[in-house]
This record gives sequence, structure tokens and C-alpha cells, in this order.
Amino acid sequence: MKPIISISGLTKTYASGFKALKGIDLDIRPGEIFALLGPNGAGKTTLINIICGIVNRTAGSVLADGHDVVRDYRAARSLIGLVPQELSTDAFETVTSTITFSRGLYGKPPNAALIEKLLRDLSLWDKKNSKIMTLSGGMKRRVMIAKALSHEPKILFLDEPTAGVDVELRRDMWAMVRGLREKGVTIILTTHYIEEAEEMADRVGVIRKGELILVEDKAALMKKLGRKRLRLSLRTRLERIPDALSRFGLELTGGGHELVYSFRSGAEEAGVAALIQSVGDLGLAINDLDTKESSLEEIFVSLVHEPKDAP
Ligand SMILES: Nc1ncnc2c1ncn2[C@@H]1O[C@H](COP(=O)(O)OP(=O)(O)OP(=O)(O)O)[C@@H](O)[C@H]1O
Repeated sequence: MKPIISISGLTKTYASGFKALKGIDLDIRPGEIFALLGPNGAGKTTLINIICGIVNRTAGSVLADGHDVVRDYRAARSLIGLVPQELSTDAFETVTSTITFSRGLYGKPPNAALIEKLLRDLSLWDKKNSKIMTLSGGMKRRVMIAKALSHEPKILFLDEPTAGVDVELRRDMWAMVRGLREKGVTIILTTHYIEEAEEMADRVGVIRKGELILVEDKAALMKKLGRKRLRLSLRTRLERIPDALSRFGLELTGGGHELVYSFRSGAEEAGVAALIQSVGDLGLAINDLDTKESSLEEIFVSLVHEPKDAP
């Protein structure tokens, strides 16, 4: 399938000489939710801002549905909506007029029904005549989303959409993002809440120091790098791990009452049956057992973690 966004050899060196992006190659598939993860300062916002035409690239190319975002910027921008990290709204305007104006900026004809729907979906309808400056931070963020969607973009960028928002708004946003995807909108989001990427994304990209170090299907990533832990609670207390169990690489925890077995999800599950058999052969009674899967967060931390002695 033809990518909806195609990035190749993209670099950005700021005027200060700082290299924020060092040769990014990335294709975004139409209709997917792509989560871009990375520590502070990795280059996520720079990348998004270049695609959206807010920051100039140093080298490389970015095509949005075949349109070069610099040479053919009008066509490219009309396809794209951006909810930026920083809230910037017209304080003295009303909610409806700022959104109506935003749609007009893209040369789209007025569409009151569409704007009403957007405001209702974002729980802003009863604030439609309020001045933006009178709204709470969470409501201002909803306004930013309505603005970004006002010209019916095919591609939506959400830069840290849920930073500092309450649980309810976060849930509303997730529902809204899913609804947009169902309509075929492609969504690229950056987030520091890894659980958000785990919940929402089809694919995950990890950027570190201006380089894309991984792009992977989320489910495959979790399968490949994820680990499971099996905890066995024993009736008797052990002083140490019995020799007969040494091959499993267990940890003894819970004051000698728990054995913990760590294994790769999907790969080493056969070891579980062997372990339980061996524990039984030793005459150790198991009171309880549970398993825990590593989260995308644990995987992410292991990916971006750098050894302390790295240059
Ligand atoms: N205008 C600028 N001039 C010089 N350096 C800049 C400029 N804008 C950003 N940078 C630097 O580029 C790097 C990448 O910044 P960017 O905002 O893209 O990171 P990010 O991954 O979005 O971070 P965060 O998660 O903190 O939002 C940072 O080191 C930042 O200081």
C-alpha cells in the first residue's frame, strides 16, 4: 500500500549547529495510528513540525500523500491537522468563531453542521459562545483539537495530546482518536505516557538523539521484546534455590516463599510446565501462582536506556 507520509534522509540542524534529526527514513501507512516515542529532546516535535511545514528541513524529503511538504505546501497542508504541544489560541475569540476561522484559512467553505458535530463530540457545545480565555486548560486543549479537525484533514498529528489532562479527557481523546481512525484518518501521536501508545498504537517508532532506532508493529514488538514473569508461592520456606531447579535461573523472593521465573513471551513457555513438574518432584507444595507480562513501558525504557559509560 502506498504510504500516506513518506520521509527519506531527513535531517535538521538548527541555527545553533545542533543536529536534531540525523537522517530519518519512515513511511506512515494510510489509516494507521503511529506512536512516536522518545525521551525529552529526542527530536519528536522537530520531526512533526517539519512534516507540518512549521520548521524547515536541512536535507531530505517529506511527501504527504505524494505532495512535497515544501514545494507543494498548500496541497500538503490541506491534508494535515496538527494539535501542537503548546496551547496557542486566540484568547478573545469565541470557541465557534476560532474554529470557523481556522476552517476558512484552508479555503474550505463554511460548514456549520460539521462544526456543531465537532463541538458536540468534544463536549464543547455548551461553551460555543464562550471566549477562549474563560476556558479551563482541558477545554482549551479540546478547542485545539477542534481547530485541527476543522478542515477535515486526512492526517492528524497529536503532539503530547494528553500531557497534563485529566483522566476523563484522556479517555475522551482516546475514543475520539479511535473514531477518527475508523473514518480512515491517519494519526501520528507523540506521547510520554507509554500506556497510551500501548493502548492506541498500531505501530511504534522510537527516536533517540535524532535517530529512529526502531519501527515495529506494536503487537510484534511486545511479543519479541516482552518478557513474562511467573511467580510461584510456596507453602514451605526455602533457604536457597534447590539444585534441581538451578537450570531455570529463578529468583527467590517473598522471604523464601516465592520462586520467580522470567521467560520470553511466546518463546520459552514450555519451560513453565517443566518448572512446575520439577517443583512438584521436589515435594514442594504450590499455594498460588500468577504471571505478569512486561509492559511496553518496560520495553521502551530498556531500548532508550544508555549504558553509563557511553560516550
Ligand atoms: N529552535 C531551536 N534551536 C536550537 N535547538 C532546538 C530548537 N528547537 C529544538 N531544539 C533542540 O532540538 C532537540 C530536539 O527537540 P524536540 O523539541 O524536537 O524534542 P522532543 O523529542 O519533541 O522533546 P520533548 O519530549 O521534550 O517534547 C532538543 O535538544 C532541542 O533543545
